[in-house]
Amino acid sequence: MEQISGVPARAAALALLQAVLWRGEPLDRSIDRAFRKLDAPADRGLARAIVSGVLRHLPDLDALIDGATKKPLPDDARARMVLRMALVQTILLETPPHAVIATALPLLEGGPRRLAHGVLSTLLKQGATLPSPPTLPDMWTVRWGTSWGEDVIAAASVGLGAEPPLDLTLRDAADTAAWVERLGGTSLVPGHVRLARHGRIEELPGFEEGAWWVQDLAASLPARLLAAKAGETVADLCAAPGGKTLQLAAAGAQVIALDISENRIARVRENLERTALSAEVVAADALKWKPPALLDAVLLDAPCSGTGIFRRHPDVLHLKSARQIGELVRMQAALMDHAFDTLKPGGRMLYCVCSLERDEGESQVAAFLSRTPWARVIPVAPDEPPAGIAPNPEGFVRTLPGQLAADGGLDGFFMARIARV
Ligand SMILES: C[S@@+](CC[C@H](N)C(=O)[O-])C[C@H]1O[C@@H](n2cnc3c(N)ncnc32)[C@H](O)[C@@H]1O
Repeated sequence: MEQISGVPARAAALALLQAVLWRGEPLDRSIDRAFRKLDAPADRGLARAIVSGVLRHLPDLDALIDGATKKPLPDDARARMVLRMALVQTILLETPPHAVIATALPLLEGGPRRLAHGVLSTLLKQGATLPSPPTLPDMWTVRWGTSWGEDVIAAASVGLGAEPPLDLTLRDAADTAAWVERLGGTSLVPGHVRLARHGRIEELPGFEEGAWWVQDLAASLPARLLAAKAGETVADLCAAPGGKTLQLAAAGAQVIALDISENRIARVRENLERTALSAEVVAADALKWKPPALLDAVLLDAPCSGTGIFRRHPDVLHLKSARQIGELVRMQAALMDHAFDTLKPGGRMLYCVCSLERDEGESQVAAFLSRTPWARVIPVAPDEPPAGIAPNPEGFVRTLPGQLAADGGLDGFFMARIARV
């Protein structure tokens, strides 16, 4: 099967989709293994584009396939996956049909090739198209519709249909204008540069010298709101890959960057080295870790559903179940209690999650405040976040699909600042 040119890229895309959609593995964790036999950047790019297209358009692709088969193919049928990939290529990537068919059928060796060929030919003859923007999976339409309403659902669909812009956080906010010009971007707040289009990140000016790091604008807000000062000791308790650690270190704080994952901690070290910033890096469980002395501030970017970052990680929409979210909510509550115990009186905690689930955000903090009488919200003032992002009446910040839409949007986040009295 490896002899036909173009098949290895499709085989790699198939392997990655099977890992994500059948085995529930996050894309980031499976991609290296699935793409290990692809050397050419063009092959990797094609495989990535196919996977991204399938994950962004899954309900619509399945509706097309089901409309063209007498008996629905099982969800986990290889033929269904190969057809999804073939439709992405013909409809979204505009690959000529003969090339799509020639590279799809070898993936079904020993399987229902004739059926797949028939379904694909029928759909191509009908001039099948995909709706724009794509349809969200039902689970999120229901959950986000209940939490945020129809406008957010509509904006989330638009966000899912397009690759988001690339946001960079600058090591030195005073240089914002110079970097905007050098990189050909825009800036929504000092220390931020946004690029609508970009090539390889490593080849952008300033990467080698560590002048910036990749970080969505929403993800940069928690460290901005914690406002660490020079001389303060601050722990970043779930630190890897380190975007927030770098911000805290750039602000001049003594930072302890902690993460439970040895592998991910290596990324924090690399990022610190590249940007020539310093932090004490610790591999430990934040549920057990005790600081040598009580801290001025703690940033808890807790493990969460990741539903707020679906634009760049559309796999989250197919990986998280209500049961898993419930487990994460319990872990976040335990992490918050423990994190708060590491603070000195008068110290502050910034709790955040890249999630669109109220249970992980608003409700999580409400429960924490009701069981922690020595905690007080430090409300975020209206002029603290960038223009277009307003704190809610409780003084928390919630970013949602649709905000700053004209500028390219931002990820969904929740953040709350809480003092120990
Ligand atoms: C949302 S990510 C953090 C992103 C990071 N703050 C940044 O800005 O680059 C959550 C991190 O929590 C870590 N984590 C999960 N459970 C943990 C625990 N019990 N103790 C410490 N870290 C944990 C994960 O390894 C993961 O790196």
